[in-house]
Amino acid sequence: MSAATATTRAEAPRRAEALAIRGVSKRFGATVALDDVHLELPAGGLTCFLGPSGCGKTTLLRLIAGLETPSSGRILLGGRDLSAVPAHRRGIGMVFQSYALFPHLSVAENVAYGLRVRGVGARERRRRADELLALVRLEGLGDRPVGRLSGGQRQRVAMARALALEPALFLLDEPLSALDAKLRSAMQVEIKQLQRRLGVSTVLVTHDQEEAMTMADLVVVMGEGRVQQVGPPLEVYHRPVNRFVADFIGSNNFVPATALSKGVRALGVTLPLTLPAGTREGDAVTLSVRPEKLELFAAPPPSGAPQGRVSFVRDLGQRTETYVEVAGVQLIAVSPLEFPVGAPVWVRLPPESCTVFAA
Ligand SMILES: Nc1ncnc2c1ncn2[C@@H]1O[C@H](COP(=O)(O)OP(=O)(O)OP(=O)(O)O)[C@@H](O)[C@H]1O
Repeated sequence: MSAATATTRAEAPRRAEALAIRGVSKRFGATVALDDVHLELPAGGLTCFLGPSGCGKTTLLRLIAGLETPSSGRILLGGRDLSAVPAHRRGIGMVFQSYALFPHLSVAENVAYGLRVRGVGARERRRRADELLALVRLEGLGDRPVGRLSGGQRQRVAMARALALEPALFLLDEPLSALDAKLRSAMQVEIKQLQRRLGVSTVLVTHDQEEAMTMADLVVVMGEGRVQQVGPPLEVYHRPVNRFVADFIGSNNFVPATALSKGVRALGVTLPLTLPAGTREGDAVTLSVRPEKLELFAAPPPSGAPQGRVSFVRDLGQRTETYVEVAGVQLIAVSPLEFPVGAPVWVRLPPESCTVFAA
């Protein structure tokens, strides 16, 4: 069998079905792991559930897979209510953090395990296993014991095994967390490309925002059991809807400010900014601005800007972070200009790059 035929067959588009989550809550005793989650995930795309530890992302994935039962709410796949459908009949393939491979089986036997359970004959199983191994770039390793694979190779075997049954939905729970940083970053791109080629609707759980930014078509930011924001990666990055998202995605400076009739007063200057709905003049608000958007000057700029002093410089090779103390607030700027510690600097907060949240 040529690699070309293998690729063509294995890459035939799988069923891509949209997932809908309607008012799903999950309680474990007194713990509310998920609180009234509503989501519509597009067919054929890669969605990342992103959030800090304990926010409920794994629980949501397990509910979708049928490994847990919701306390309330419904989950639909391709319009079909999954409530009464057991896990093994949902048409869902899942890759766990631990990969959960069968250590006594070879690579090909692991990949073809589900096909064997379904009664597919030995020759056809091997043919499919070889196709899938080609797809995940493990050609020729079918007969190797899984114990003799590297972490990255095991991860690929786990993916091939989950894809063997042509799932309508592919779920990955922190699939790269056991890999070192370099391999992890290469695998992010590889999984994304594989997902695109197959067009299989995919949900990936991660607490790593860079991973989500690299891989996702749609990011679901979760916090405290709730969906905080849903959107394409850059939208979530540039237009966070609340302080939780602004704080979790990338780094941000948060500056205490006071609402004016048309803008805010912060660090002794007035900035024309849109205020959150319901804010009244005189209310305390918080202004957020990304380090790479702060502009530093060695002399007062004509537009006027608060003056501060450099308190610390962190040179990270690719970029330099300059810590500036302004009116008792510490700001971090990533600026092309370099300043020594102790130098006076003027800091411009570009209004178009600032967001105001209720304090
Ligand atoms: N089986 C369980 N029994 C009791 N509490 C649970 C159970 N599973 C999860 N929880 C609780 O539900 C909340 C959400 O957990 P979950 O594992 O979904 O979070 P997560 O966002 O995936 O976190 P992590 O990134 O650490 O895996 C946590 O408070 C957790 O302790």
